[in-house]
Amino acid sequence: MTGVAPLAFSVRAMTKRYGLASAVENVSFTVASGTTAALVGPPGAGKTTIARTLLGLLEPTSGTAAVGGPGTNRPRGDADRAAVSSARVVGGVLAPRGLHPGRTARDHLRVYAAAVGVPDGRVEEVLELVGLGDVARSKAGALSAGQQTRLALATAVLGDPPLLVLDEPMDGLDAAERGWLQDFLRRHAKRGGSALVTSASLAAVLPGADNVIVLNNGAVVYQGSPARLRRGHPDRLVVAASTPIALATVLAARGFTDAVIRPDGRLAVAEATEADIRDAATAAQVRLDSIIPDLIHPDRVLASLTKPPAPAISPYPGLSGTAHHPTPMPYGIPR
Ligand SMILES: Nc1ncnc2c1ncn2[C@@H]1O[C@H](COP(=O)(O)OP(=O)(O)OP(=O)(O)O)[C@@H](O)[C@H]1O
Repeated sequence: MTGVAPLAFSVRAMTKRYGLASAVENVSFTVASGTTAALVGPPGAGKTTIARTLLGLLEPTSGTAAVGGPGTNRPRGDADRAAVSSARVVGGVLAPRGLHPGRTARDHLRVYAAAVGVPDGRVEEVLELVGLGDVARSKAGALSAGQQTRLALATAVLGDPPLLVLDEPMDGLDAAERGWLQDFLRRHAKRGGSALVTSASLAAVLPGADNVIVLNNGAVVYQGSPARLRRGHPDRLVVAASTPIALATVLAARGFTDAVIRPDGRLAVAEATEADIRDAATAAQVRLDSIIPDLIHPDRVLASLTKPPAPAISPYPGLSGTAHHPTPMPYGIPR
Protein backbone atom coordinates (compact mmCIF):
# COMPACT_ATOMS: atom_id res chain seq x y z
CA MET A 1 0.00 0.00 0.00
CA THR A 2 1.44 3.40 -0.92
CA GLY A 3 0.95 6.73 0.78
CA VAL A 4 0.14 5.30 4.21
CA ALA A 5 2.83 5.98 6.81
CA PRO A 6 3.51 3.06 9.14
CA LEU A 7 2.40 3.70 12.69
CA ALA A 8 4.76 4.07 15.62
CA PHE A 9 2.01 4.13 18.25
CA SER A 10 -1.61 3.22 17.93
CA VAL A 11 -4.12 3.74 20.74
CA ARG A 12 -7.62 2.58 19.88
CA ALA A 13 -10.71 3.05 22.03
CA MET A 14 -8.53 2.64 25.11
CA THR A 15 -10.23 2.77 28.50
CA LYS A 16 -8.41 2.25 31.78
CA ARG A 17 -10.18 2.04 35.11
CA TYR A 18 -8.55 1.79 38.51
CA GLY A 19 -11.28 0.06 40.50
CA LEU A 20 -14.39 2.01 39.66
CA ALA A 21 -12.55 5.23 38.80
CA SER A 22 -11.93 5.90 35.14
CA ALA A 23 -8.45 7.30 34.34
CA VAL A 24 -8.70 7.10 30.55
CA GLU A 25 -11.99 6.81 28.68
CA ASN A 26 -12.28 5.69 25.06
CA VAL A 27 -9.08 7.37 23.86
CA SER A 28 -7.90 6.90 20.28
CA PHE A 29 -4.90 8.39 18.50
CA THR A 30 -2.03 7.31 16.31
CA VAL A 31 1.52 8.54 15.87
CA ALA A 32 3.16 8.05 12.47
CA SER A 33 6.66 6.58 12.25
CA GLY A 34 9.46 9.12 12.11
CA THR A 35 7.45 11.75 14.00
CA THR A 36 7.35 13.13 17.52
CA ALA A 37 4.00 13.56 19.25
CA ALA A 38 3.33 15.54 22.41
CA LEU A 39 0.71 14.11 24.77
CA VAL A 40 -0.25 17.02 27.01
CA GLY A 41 -2.81 17.75 29.68
CA PRO A 42 -3.16 18.87 33.28
CA PRO A 43 -2.17 16.62 36.19
CA GLY A 44 -4.48 13.62 36.39
CA ALA A 45 -5.50 13.83 32.71
CA GLY A 46 -4.31 10.27 32.05
CA LYS A 47 -0.92 10.83 30.34
CA THR A 48 1.09 8.48 32.55
CA THR A 49 -1.58 5.79 32.28
CA ILE A 50 -1.32 5.87 28.48
CA ALA A 51 2.51 6.02 28.53
CA ARG A 52 2.75 3.04 30.87
CA THR A 53 0.21 1.09 28.83
CA LEU A 54 2.19 1.67 25.63
CA LEU A 55 5.29 0.41 27.44
CA GLY A 56 3.46 -2.76 28.41
CA LEU A 57 3.46 -1.94 32.12
CA LEU A 58 -0.33 -1.66 32.38
CA GLU A 59 -3.14 -3.51 30.64
CA PRO A 60 -6.02 -1.43 29.31
CA THR A 61 -9.45 -2.27 30.73
CA SER A 62 -10.71 -2.25 27.15
CA GLY A 63 -9.38 -1.18 23.77
CA THR A 64 -5.73 -1.39 22.78
CA ALA A 65 -2.49 0.57 23.03
CA ALA A 66 0.08 -0.85 20.65
CA VAL A 67 3.59 0.11 19.66
CA GLY A 68 5.07 -0.19 16.24
CA GLY A 69 4.17 -0.99 12.72
CA PRO A 70 5.65 -3.86 10.76
CA GLY A 71 8.58 -5.47 12.53
CA THR A 72 8.17 -3.57 15.75
CA ASN A 73 5.59 -5.58 17.64
CA ARG A 74 6.42 -5.68 21.32
CA PRO A 75 7.35 -9.25 22.07
CA ARG A 76 5.32 -11.32 24.47
CA GLY A 77 6.13 -14.63 26.08
CA ASP A 78 9.26 -15.67 27.93
CA ALA A 79 10.11 -12.73 30.20
CA ASP A 80 13.90 -12.58 29.64
CA ARG A 81 13.64 -12.89 25.89
CA ALA A 82 10.83 -10.34 25.90
CA ALA A 83 12.94 -7.84 27.88
CA VAL A 84 15.87 -8.22 25.50
CA SER A 85 13.92 -7.76 22.29
CA SER A 86 11.57 -5.19 23.80
CA ALA A 87 14.56 -2.94 24.53
CA ARG A 88 15.31 -2.97 20.81
CA VAL A 89 11.77 -1.86 19.96
CA VAL A 90 10.69 0.72 22.51
CA GLY A 91 12.50 2.62 25.23
CA GLY A 92 10.81 4.41 28.09
CA VAL A 93 11.65 7.20 30.50
CA LEU A 94 9.32 7.18 33.47
CA ALA A 95 8.88 9.22 36.62
CA PRO A 96 10.48 8.57 39.03
CA ARG A 97 13.56 7.93 36.88
CA GLY A 98 14.42 4.58 38.48
CA LEU A 99 18.04 5.37 39.39
CA HIS A 100 19.87 3.96 42.39
CA PRO A 101 21.29 7.08 44.09
CA GLY A 102 24.45 5.29 45.24
CA ARG A 103 25.35 3.75 41.88
CA THR A 104 27.50 5.58 39.34
CA ALA A 105 26.03 6.55 35.98
CA ARG A 106 28.27 4.03 34.21
CA ASP A 107 27.46 1.17 36.61
CA HIS A 108 23.74 1.94 36.35
CA LEU A 109 23.98 1.58 32.57
CA ARG A 110 26.07 -1.59 32.83
CA VAL A 111 23.42 -3.25 34.98
CA TYR A 112 20.74 -2.45 32.40
CA ALA A 113 23.03 -3.33 29.48
CA ALA A 114 23.43 -6.82 30.91
CA ALA A 115 19.67 -7.11 31.44
CA VAL A 116 18.86 -6.23 27.84
CA GLY A 117 21.80 -8.13 26.34
CA VAL A 118 23.94 -5.33 24.92
CA PRO A 119 27.74 -5.20 25.36
CA ASP A 120 29.47 -2.77 27.78
CA GLY A 121 30.82 -0.89 24.74
CA ARG A 122 27.29 0.33 24.12
CA VAL A 123 27.31 1.87 27.61
CA GLU A 124 30.19 4.15 26.57
CA GLU A 125 28.34 5.05 23.35
CA VAL A 126 25.13 6.06 25.13
CA LEU A 127 27.06 8.02 27.76
CA GLU A 128 28.52 10.11 24.93
CA LEU A 129 25.19 10.26 23.10
CA VAL A 130 23.50 11.93 26.07
CA GLY A 131 26.54 14.05 26.98
CA LEU A 132 27.27 12.32 30.29
CA GLY A 133 30.79 11.08 29.47
CA ASP A 134 32.34 13.53 31.95
CA VAL A 135 30.16 12.44 34.86
CA ALA A 136 30.16 8.70 34.17
CA ARG A 137 31.80 8.09 37.56
CA SER A 138 29.41 10.31 39.50
CA LYS A 139 26.74 8.71 41.64
CA ALA A 140 23.24 9.06 40.22
CA GLY A 141 22.09 10.75 43.44
CA ALA A 142 24.67 13.52 42.92
CA LEU A 143 23.54 14.34 39.38
CA SER A 144 21.31 17.33 38.60
CA ALA A 145 17.68 16.74 37.56
CA GLY A 146 18.69 17.29 33.94
CA GLN A 147 21.57 14.82 34.18
CA GLN A 148 19.30 12.24 35.84
CA THR A 149 16.86 12.61 32.95
CA ARG A 150 19.76 12.17 30.50
CA LEU A 151 20.82 9.03 32.37
CA ALA A 152 17.27 7.65 32.21
CA LEU A 153 17.25 8.47 28.49
CA ALA A 154 20.61 6.73 28.03
CA THR A 155 19.08 3.66 29.69
CA ALA A 156 16.10 3.84 27.33
CA VAL A 157 18.29 3.91 24.21
CA LEU A 158 20.71 1.14 25.23
CA GLY A 159 19.03 -1.25 22.79
CA ASP A 160 18.83 1.50 20.10
CA PRO A 161 15.02 1.25 19.87
CA PRO A 162 13.24 3.19 17.10
CA LEU A 163 10.40 4.11 19.49
CA LEU A 164 10.62 6.22 22.64
CA VAL A 165 7.94 6.91 25.25
CA LEU A 166 9.07 9.70 27.56
CA ASP A 167 6.81 10.49 30.53
CA GLU A 168 7.26 14.09 31.74
CA PRO A 169 10.90 14.25 30.59
CA MET A 170 10.88 18.08 30.76
CA ASP A 171 9.93 18.10 34.45
CA GLY A 172 12.55 19.88 36.54
CA LEU A 173 14.70 20.81 33.53
CA ASP A 174 15.89 24.35 32.85
CA ALA A 175 15.54 25.97 29.42
CA ALA A 176 18.99 24.82 28.23
CA GLU A 177 18.33 21.21 29.25
CA ARG A 178 14.90 21.30 27.57
CA GLY A 179 16.56 22.61 24.41
CA TRP A 180 19.09 19.79 24.56
CA LEU A 181 16.32 17.18 24.86
CA GLN A 182 14.38 18.72 21.98
CA ASP A 183 17.53 18.54 19.82
CA PHE A 184 18.03 14.93 20.87
CA LEU A 185 14.48 14.09 19.75
CA ARG A 186 14.99 15.91 16.43
CA ARG A 187 18.10 13.82 15.78
CA HIS A 188 16.17 10.68 16.75
CA ALA A 189 13.40 11.59 14.26
CA LYS A 190 15.97 12.31 11.51
CA ARG A 191 17.19 8.73 11.90
CA GLY A 192 13.59 7.57 11.38
CA GLY A 193 12.80 7.22 15.09
CA SER A 194 9.51 8.15 16.72
CA ALA A 195 8.64 9.49 20.14
CA LEU A 196 5.65 10.13 22.35
CA VAL A 197 6.48 12.78 24.95
CA THR A 198 4.10 13.65 27.77
CA SER A 199 3.96 16.98 29.58
CA ALA A 200 1.68 19.11 31.71
CA SER A 201 3.06 22.13 29.81
CA LEU A 202 2.43 22.57 26.10
CA ALA A 203 5.17 25.22 25.91
CA ALA A 204 7.74 22.70 27.15
CA VAL A 205 7.12 20.22 24.35
CA LEU A 206 5.78 22.32 21.48
CA PRO A 207 9.17 22.95 19.84
CA GLY A 208 9.87 19.77 17.94
CA ALA A 209 6.38 18.25 18.20
CA ASP A 210 4.95 17.22 14.83
CA ASN A 211 1.60 16.53 16.42
CA VAL A 212 -0.16 17.36 19.63
CA ILE A 213 -2.71 15.29 21.53
CA VAL A 214 -4.42 17.15 24.36
CA LEU A 215 -6.00 15.09 27.11
CA ASN A 216 -8.45 16.35 29.70
CA ASN A 217 -10.11 14.15 32.32
CA GLY A 218 -9.04 11.02 30.46
CA ALA A 219 -10.44 12.10 27.07
CA VAL A 220 -8.84 13.59 23.94
CA VAL A 221 -9.91 17.21 23.46
CA TYR A 222 -7.52 18.09 20.61
CA GLN A 223 -5.52 16.07 18.17
CA GLY A 224 -3.63 17.57 15.24
CA SER A 225 -0.75 19.75 14.19
CA PRO A 226 0.66 22.57 16.32
CA ALA A 227 -0.12 24.91 13.39
CA ARG A 228 -3.84 24.07 13.47
CA LEU A 229 -3.85 24.49 17.24
CA ARG A 230 -2.25 27.94 16.84
CA ARG A 231 -4.74 28.92 14.14
CA GLY A 232 -7.57 28.30 16.59
CA HIS A 233 -5.83 30.52 19.17
CA PRO A 234 -4.14 33.29 17.20
CA ASP A 235 -1.91 36.07 18.43
CA ARG A 236 -3.82 39.36 18.42
CA LEU A 237 -3.28 43.07 18.39
CA VAL A 238 -5.31 44.74 21.14
CA VAL A 239 -6.52 48.17 20.10
CA ALA A 240 -7.87 50.99 22.24
CA ALA A 241 -9.99 53.09 19.86
CA SER A 242 -12.55 55.90 20.21
CA THR A 243 -15.25 53.82 18.44
CA PRO A 244 -14.25 50.13 18.41
CA ILE A 245 -17.42 49.01 16.61
CA ALA A 246 -16.81 51.38 13.71
CA LEU A 247 -13.22 50.14 13.49
CA ALA A 248 -14.36 46.49 13.61
CA THR A 249 -16.86 47.16 10.82
CA VAL A 250 -14.22 48.61 8.49
CA LEU A 251 -11.77 45.83 9.37
CA ALA A 252 -14.42 43.20 8.60
CA ALA A 253 -15.14 44.85 5.24
CA ARG A 254 -11.41 44.49 4.50
CA GLY A 255 -11.42 40.78 5.34
CA PHE A 256 -10.25 40.93 8.96
CA THR A 257 -13.33 39.30 10.42
CA ASP A 258 -11.70 37.83 13.55
CA ALA A 259 -12.03 40.85 15.87
CA VAL A 260 -13.62 40.70 19.32
CA ILE A 261 -14.43 43.46 21.77
CA ARG A 262 -12.91 42.62 25.15
CA PRO A 263 -14.69 43.33 28.44
CA ASP A 264 -12.50 46.43 28.89
CA GLY A 265 -13.82 47.83 25.57
CA ARG A 266 -10.61 47.24 23.59
CA LEU A 267 -10.77 45.48 20.24
CA ALA A 268 -8.62 42.32 19.88
CA VAL A 269 -7.85 41.71 16.20
CA ALA A 270 -6.30 38.56 14.71
CA GLU A 271 -4.23 38.40 11.50
CA ALA A 272 -4.24 42.15 10.74
CA THR A 273 -0.95 44.06 10.95
CA GLU A 274 -0.59 47.33 12.79
CA ALA A 275 -0.55 49.12 9.40
CA ASP A 276 -3.85 47.42 8.43
CA ILE A 277 -5.40 48.66 11.66
CA ARG A 278 -4.10 52.23 11.21
CA ASP A 279 -5.44 52.33 7.61
CA ALA A 280 -8.83 51.03 8.73
CA ALA A 281 -8.94 53.55 11.58
CA THR A 282 -8.26 56.42 9.15
CA ALA A 283 -11.00 55.18 6.82
CA ALA A 284 -13.43 54.82 9.75
CA GLN A 285 -12.42 58.21 11.20
CA VAL A 286 -11.63 56.49 14.50
CA ARG A 287 -8.98 57.75 16.96
CA LEU A 288 -6.44 55.15 18.05
CA ASP A 289 -5.09 55.42 21.59
CA SER A 290 -2.91 52.29 21.67
CA ILE A 291 -2.09 49.08 19.81
CA ILE A 292 -0.52 46.35 21.95
CA PRO A 293 0.41 42.84 20.80
CA ASP A 294 -1.15 39.97 22.77
CA LEU A 295 1.02 36.95 21.98
CA ILE A 296 -0.76 33.85 23.18
CA HIS A 297 1.42 31.60 25.32
CA PRO A 298 1.05 27.87 24.48
CA ASP A 299 0.04 27.11 28.05
CA ARG A 300 -2.84 29.59 27.78
CA VAL A 301 -3.97 27.61 24.74
CA LEU A 302 -3.71 24.41 26.77
CA ALA A 303 -5.60 25.95 29.70
CA SER A 304 -8.39 27.09 27.39
CA LEU A 305 -8.76 23.52 26.06
CA THR A 306 -8.71 21.91 29.49
CA LYS A 307 -10.77 24.36 31.54
CA PRO A 308 -12.54 22.64 34.41
CA PRO A 309 -16.33 22.77 33.95
CA ALA A 310 -18.08 25.64 35.72
CA PRO A 311 -19.43 24.43 39.08
CA ALA A 312 -23.13 23.70 39.05
CA ILE A 313 -25.15 26.20 41.06
CA SER A 314 -26.84 24.56 44.00
CA PRO A 315 -30.40 25.56 44.81
CA TYR A 316 -29.47 25.08 48.48
CA PRO A 317 -27.46 27.98 49.92
CA GLY A 318 -24.12 26.88 51.30
CA LEU A 319 -24.02 23.64 49.30
CA SER A 320 -22.16 23.48 46.03
CA GLY A 321 -23.57 21.31 43.25
CA THR A 322 -20.31 19.42 42.72
CA ALA A 323 -17.53 18.28 44.99
CA HIS A 324 -15.24 21.22 45.60
CA HIS A 325 -11.78 21.00 44.02
CA PRO A 326 -9.52 24.00 44.41
CA THR A 327 -8.48 25.26 40.97
CA PRO A 328 -5.02 26.79 41.26
CA MET A 329 -3.66 28.70 38.28
CA PRO A 330 -2.22 25.82 36.25
CA TYR A 331 1.25 25.72 34.75
CA GLY A 332 2.26 29.16 36.06
CA ILE A 333 0.70 30.75 32.99
CA PRO A 334 2.16 34.15 32.21
CA ARG A 335 -0.53 36.78 31.94
N1 LIG B 1 -2.52 3.20 40.41
C1 LIG B 1 -3.58 4.00 40.46
N2 LIG B 1 -4.63 3.71 41.25
C2 LIG B 1 -5.72 4.50 41.28
N3 LIG B 1 -5.86 5.64 40.55
C3 LIG B 1 -4.84 5.98 39.75
C4 LIG B 1 -3.65 5.20 39.66
N4 LIG B 1 -2.81 5.78 38.76
C5 LIG B 1 -3.45 6.89 38.34
N5 LIG B 1 -4.66 7.01 38.92
C6 LIG B 1 -5.65 8.06 38.66
O1 LIG B 1 -5.91 8.06 37.27
C7 LIG B 1 -6.04 9.39 36.78
C8 LIG B 1 -5.02 9.63 35.68
O2 LIG B 1 -3.72 9.58 36.27
P1 LIG B 1 -2.39 9.68 35.41
O3 LIG B 1 -1.24 9.56 36.35
O4 LIG B 1 -2.47 8.77 34.25
O5 LIG B 1 -2.52 11.19 34.87
P2 LIG B 1 -1.40 12.17 34.41
O6 LIG B 1 -2.01 13.01 33.35
O7 LIG B 1 -0.16 11.43 34.06
O8 LIG B 1 -1.17 13.04 35.69
P3 LIG B 1 0.20 13.35 36.46
O9 LIG B 1 0.92 14.32 35.59
O10 LIG B 1 -0.30 13.95 37.74
O11 LIG B 1 0.89 12.03 36.64
C9 LIG B 1 -5.85 10.31 37.97
O12 LIG B 1 -7.13 10.63 38.47
C10 LIG B 1 -5.09 9.45 38.96
O13 LIG B 1 -5.40 9.83 40.29
